[in-house]
Amino acid sequence: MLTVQGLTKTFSNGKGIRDISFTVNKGEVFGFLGPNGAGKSTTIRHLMGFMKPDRGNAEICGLDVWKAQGTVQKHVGYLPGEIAFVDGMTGIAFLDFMADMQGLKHKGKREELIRRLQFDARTPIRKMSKGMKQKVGLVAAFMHSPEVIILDEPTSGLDPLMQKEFIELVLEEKERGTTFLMSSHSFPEIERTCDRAAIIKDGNLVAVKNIHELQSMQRKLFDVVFENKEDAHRFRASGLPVENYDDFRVRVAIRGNYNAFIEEAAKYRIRSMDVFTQNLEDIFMDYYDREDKQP
Ligand SMILES: Nc1ncnc2c1ncn2[C@@H]1O[C@H](COP(=O)(O)OP(=O)(O)OP(=O)(O)O)[C@@H](O)[C@H]1O
Repeated sequence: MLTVQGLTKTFSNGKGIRDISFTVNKGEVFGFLGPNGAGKSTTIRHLMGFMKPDRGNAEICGLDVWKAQGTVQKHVGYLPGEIAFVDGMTGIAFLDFMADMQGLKHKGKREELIRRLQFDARTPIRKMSKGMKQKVGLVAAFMHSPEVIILDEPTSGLDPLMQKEFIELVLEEKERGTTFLMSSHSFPEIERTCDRAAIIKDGNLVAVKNIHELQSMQRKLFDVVFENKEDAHRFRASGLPVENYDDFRVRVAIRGNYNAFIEEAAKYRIRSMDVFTQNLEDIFMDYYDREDKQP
């Protein structure tokens, strides 16, 4: 459904993307992950046919995205990282303008999306918050039920309730066979929606992983507070991977094997326990560090 082959672009400042290749199958939700400046938006802009690559190519629905820009864009819903709105328009006027470009006749789905995302589309865009603008952009990307939806950081600016609504929208569209490519920093969002994800760093694609592999790379940090110092000391000496500790408290980092941790912890009187999930950035850094250390 979507193929990127050897995509390369070097900007005049030497930055850019190098030899990016991946494929997204029909009905698949594909995540695009990486720290700021990694090259996610640059790859996405090429996919939309907005930039001509120095080398390589990309195809959507079998069409070259650069040569057949106009046709390809009819199949695609797109949310840019930063939306450029025409001054003085209301949300509705912008969506009408987009609907004309998309050849959209029936506005039922648009109204439904506005209702679900809970915003007043009659507001002038210049008066909208970042989150509201993001919602307008999301409606524009989804309302014509395109075969492929490409989203650059779709939930930035959305509150947790709206992030949840967004996840539901994606899962419903996926059910209908829609193909997605989206960049994100949010692990829960990727975890809930994506089948596979590409990890990009310094313009290079370092890995394509299915979501289960990505989950197994994630560590949970358990902060355990013991009733007495002796127990904390014994727990520390048990061989579990200890991150740090003080007299009563021990923090261990567990990846995958929770049983050994639970069995050991069950031997002592525990006063309290907190769990922290490693964020996506830390997983990348872990992963990159390990890659960099390989000969
Ligand atoms: N038009 C341009 N001219 C020069 N450099 C550019 C241009 N567009 C992007 N870059 C540079 O290319 C690199 C990749 O940028 P890109 O916007 O693709 O990153 P990103 O992964 O989307 O980051 P973010 O998460 O911050 O959006 C960055 O170093 C950026 O400064």
